[in-house]
Amino acid sequence: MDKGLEGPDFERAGSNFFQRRMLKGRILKGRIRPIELTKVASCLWRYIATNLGVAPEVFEQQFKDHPQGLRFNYYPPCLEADKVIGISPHSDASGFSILLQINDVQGLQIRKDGEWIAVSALPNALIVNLGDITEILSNGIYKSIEHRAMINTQHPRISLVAFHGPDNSLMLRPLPEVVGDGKLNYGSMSYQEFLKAVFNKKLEGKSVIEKLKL
Ligand SMILES: O=C(O)CCC(=O)C(=O)O
Ligand SMILES: [Fe+2]
Repeated sequence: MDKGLEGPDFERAGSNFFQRRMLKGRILKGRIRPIELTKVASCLWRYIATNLGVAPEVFEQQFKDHPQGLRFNYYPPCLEADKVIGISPHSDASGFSILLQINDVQGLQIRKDGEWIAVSALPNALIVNLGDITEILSNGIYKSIEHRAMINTQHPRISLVAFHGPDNSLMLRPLPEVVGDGKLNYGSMSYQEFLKAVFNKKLEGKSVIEKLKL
């Protein structure tokens, strides 16, 4: 990683480092590349904006330059899989996260109406988890999804998650274009403060975003 960089530049350099590694990596060769993910993200932002009845570029502007954080998760198999959990319930502190189950072993579950539902993804499908930032910007019209990952008894599971976040300097608050004359449902907080709150806690459902609700 480059030395002497700070703040956004440091993180961008870090993300490029991983991107270069990924492009060289055997696992992803010919399947998916981060630059292509940026195009997917751009398209999704436009759909979200259109769906909310605001100008197509309104959301995308908050995520200009498309900062991405990448995480590989490796879950070893466990014969007593019902006694362990791969990753505890949480929502992502991103705009949205694009997830690929690299070896097509299922394990992701989402929480809907208090029930855990297993996600049964098609082979090679990209799974999109909406994150807390979209919930706040959309004034709660879109909700971030609480999710967790379970362990398989026989097979290791590998997932790759690309977290699409906003620019580091963003002040999180519902977008005026979305709120209009309606009620504001969330307070404001800098994205940096929000991340600090997330990383200072153990994974615990949607506890951080709940505190911002008015
Ligand atoms: O591995 C999975 O399916 C979920 C991973 C996840 O939620 C995360 O890395 O934030
Ligand atoms: Fe997650």
